[in-house]
Amino acid sequence: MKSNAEISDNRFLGNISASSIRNLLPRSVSGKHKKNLISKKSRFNGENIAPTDPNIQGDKGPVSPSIAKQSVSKMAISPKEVIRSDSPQELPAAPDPAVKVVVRSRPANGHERGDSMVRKVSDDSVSIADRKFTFDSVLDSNSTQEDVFQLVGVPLVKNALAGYNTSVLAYGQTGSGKTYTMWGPPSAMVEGHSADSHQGIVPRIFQMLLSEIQREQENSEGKQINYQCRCSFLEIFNEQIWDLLDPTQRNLEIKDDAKNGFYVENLTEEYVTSYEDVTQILIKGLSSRKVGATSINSKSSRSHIVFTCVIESWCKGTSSKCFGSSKTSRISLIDLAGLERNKLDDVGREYAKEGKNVKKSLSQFGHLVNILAEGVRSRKSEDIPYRSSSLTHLLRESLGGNAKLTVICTISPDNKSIGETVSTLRFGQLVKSIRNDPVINEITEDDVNDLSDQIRQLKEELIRAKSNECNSIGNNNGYIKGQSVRESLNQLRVSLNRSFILPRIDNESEEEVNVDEGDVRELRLQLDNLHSSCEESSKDTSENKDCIQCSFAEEASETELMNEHDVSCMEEIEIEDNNLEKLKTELLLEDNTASMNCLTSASTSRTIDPASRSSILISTCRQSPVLEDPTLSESPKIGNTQRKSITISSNLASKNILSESSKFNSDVLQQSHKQGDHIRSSLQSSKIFPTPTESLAASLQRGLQIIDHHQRNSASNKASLAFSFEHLTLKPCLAVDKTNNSVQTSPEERPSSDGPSASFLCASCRRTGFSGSSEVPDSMKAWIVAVEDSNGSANQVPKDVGKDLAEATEREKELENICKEQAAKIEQLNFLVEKYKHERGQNSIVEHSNPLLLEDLKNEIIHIDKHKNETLHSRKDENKLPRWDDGENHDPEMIKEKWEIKEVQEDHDGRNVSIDTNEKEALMKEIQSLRSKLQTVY
Ligand SMILES: Nc1ncnc2c1ncn2[C@@H]1O[C@H](COP(=O)(O)OP(=O)(O)OP(=O)(O)O)[C@@H](O)[C@H]1O
Repeated sequence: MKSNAEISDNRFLGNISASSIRNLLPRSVSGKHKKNLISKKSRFNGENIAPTDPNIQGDKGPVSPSIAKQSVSKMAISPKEVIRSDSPQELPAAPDPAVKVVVRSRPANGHERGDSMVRKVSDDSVSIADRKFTFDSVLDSNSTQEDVFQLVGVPLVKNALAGYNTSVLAYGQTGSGKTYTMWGPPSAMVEGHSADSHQGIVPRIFQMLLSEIQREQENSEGKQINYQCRCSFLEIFNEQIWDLLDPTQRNLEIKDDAKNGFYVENLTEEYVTSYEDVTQILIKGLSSRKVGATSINSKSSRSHIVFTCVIESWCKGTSSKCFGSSKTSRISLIDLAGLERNKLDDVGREYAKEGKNVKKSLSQFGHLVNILAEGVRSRKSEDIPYRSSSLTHLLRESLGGNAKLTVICTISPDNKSIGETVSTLRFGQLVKSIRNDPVINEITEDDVNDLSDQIRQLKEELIRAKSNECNSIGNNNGYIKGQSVRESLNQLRVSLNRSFILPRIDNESEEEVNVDEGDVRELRLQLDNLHSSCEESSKDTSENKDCIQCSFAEEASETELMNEHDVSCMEEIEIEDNNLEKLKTELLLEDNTASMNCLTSASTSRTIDPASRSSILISTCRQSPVLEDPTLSESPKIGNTQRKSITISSNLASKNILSESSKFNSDVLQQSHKQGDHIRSSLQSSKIFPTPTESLAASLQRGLQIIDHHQRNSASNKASLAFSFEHLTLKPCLAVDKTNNSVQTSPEERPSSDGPSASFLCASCRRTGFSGSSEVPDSMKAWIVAVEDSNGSANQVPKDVGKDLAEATEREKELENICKEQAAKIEQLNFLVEKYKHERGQNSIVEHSNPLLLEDLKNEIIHIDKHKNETLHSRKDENKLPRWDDGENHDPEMIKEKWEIKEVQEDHDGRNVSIDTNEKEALMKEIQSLRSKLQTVY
């Protein structure tokens, strides 16, 4: 009741009661009056034929003018007859146009003259003077509210229930009857339904709509139908959107997104199930509308208002568990602010501001209509100024969109307002040119199924797209890593194949090539670097069990957790590793060359700092994450000069010392052999990588060939070889006691049981049966010489060693011969002494010694010592001191005699003998002993 009081404060008059609202329920149209309708139609003979209406589509599209005329005639029925019909469904199904324009003239009030210049020429046309305007329908001043409802409201309800969006827009000069036509007086809203009521078209529409919904739900056979209606009421005042159902909500924003479509944010929506609910909303909203006094209308509307009702329906069979169908339609009822000209000064500045905004808003609205009337088909939707104002924005669906639009142009019969009347009629004609595209907003079960199929297909496409994205990118997972590894492995194959086509050196060529020491050093430096990389690679390999996988994984720089793709990739990598092992095995066939390198490296062995070594497999890959096309490498000078054979610098060859070769024990050689394998592996692996590593590997490969070639040439020429792989050894060479040189030269005391030359051979040489076999490989013959041991059996030793052994043996034999000679002479002296003693005892001679005999004895001793000292000096020059032979040919007596003779000699001749002090002392003692014997004899 409070609301009624508020309404009374506005221009709505009258009281609203619950009983009166119940009396507003619509009545059915009888079949009797249906016949009257038909007869009414037959009697229609309009003078003005409506122009071709682009919005008259019928079921399939625009209809012919005759059909349009027929449709207009069908709607030009008496409201009374319509109200009397029993059922709206029994109304003739007229092809309702998408855009419909109805002109209504209000009756003249007491201030206006009755000689209006505006005359209704026909049901759809009016004339002003001699100018005629044709519309869909024209209602003169004698028309009732029911006429308007039948003409506009009934088709609207039918269309709304059918699923169309529908709109009714009242347009006209201020005071021309827009509010009266749309809403009617407030008191009329709660009045009983009657043809003579002033109730406006909107209450009538909702009376009919809700009645039809109720009837359909009650009469549904075998179907389950549910409806849901929600209403909102807003006002556009000074270009702001106000919520008429919640006056605190103002300046609302219009939203339009894919999910919710077009809507006003935070606008109040109320669900209605009865006409009473609607009237309450209407009364509340209309009572909140801004009004003001104009020269024509004391309660002039100063804002645009829009009442919206959304109808949602679901329909399905009672026995069916399926979806059925769903419809959604929107009813938009718009009452524009009154248009007036230059009448703002009467009410002051505030009014002028409101009027200015109204004028501006209507101008923009007119501009939009003009554009739409010109033909929106040739324009892009972005070019249509829907967003020029709140009104045009809200009317986006109604003007040129998915809605059936009816524009009611209200005109005044007053001749003073003839200008506004003409303007309104022109506007009506423009609207008539607008083409809307209303569609039934229904979703059927088939549509749901189709949408479900589309959703499923889109999901599948999304999955495929994601999968393809993973294959092509990257990200960011193990599959990408596996892909990268495969690509890397393919590039590995290409790289290996390319390395095989590198220019090779013809070892069989007789042409000689000079390689200076600089080249050798450079190559050695490269080997050092490669060797360092090798060691680090080994370390990484032991940690990751698969150095190639690890390196490629890091190369990909996409170390994600491994998934099943990675597992499969790992399997592939293992296969590739097996291939690499095969390559290694193939390269091991070239170990003879490496063994020679090990042998020669003994001559120039030196200690390598293990800390300086690093990996090649891993580190190279890390440094070259992007596998580029490998570059063919060039060996130092060889590639440029095309020289084929090698001569090693003599400076390097001078380092070859046989004694140092003893540093190579078997362990070192084995280690060196392993290292050689590692180097080969590195060389193979280095082929994996692009420049510069691949270039380095290629250079090393050719370097090995150069070394092998040189070794062969050097061996054949009996030249020393200083070009070695001593830096490839992992451990320092063992120190050799120089005092054991004789051990090496003494066949009887050779340390190894593997053979005389076993200690000089690397593990590879021994493994290939070189040392233990009497058959010497051809490649080793140049290095072997037969040495005869003390037993007379021939042993095969390396050539340089055998030479020295032979010389030592020869010198040893000479010493033995000397000793034998000395023993023979001493024995001869002893014989002479014994003989002398015997003769003296027999002949009893001797007071004086025989000077001749003594002199002979001294000369003999001196001769022996001289020869002995020469031999000793010779040994000392060779720095090979022999052990003093305490052989059986030198009994103590003879030695004693020898020393005595020597002492006599020194005392006699004063000769300085270069012997050792001990030896001298022994000789002195011997001479003294001999002297004593002589004195005893004499
Ligand atoms: N068809 C009609 N029959 C009887 N009275 C009418 C009719 N049309 C309008 N009137 C009366 O004319 C006066 C002005 O009408 P109304 O307020 O509806 O004009 P309006 O176009 O809405 O004006 P504004 O734009 O200023 O709001 C009202 O008193 C109303 O009762």
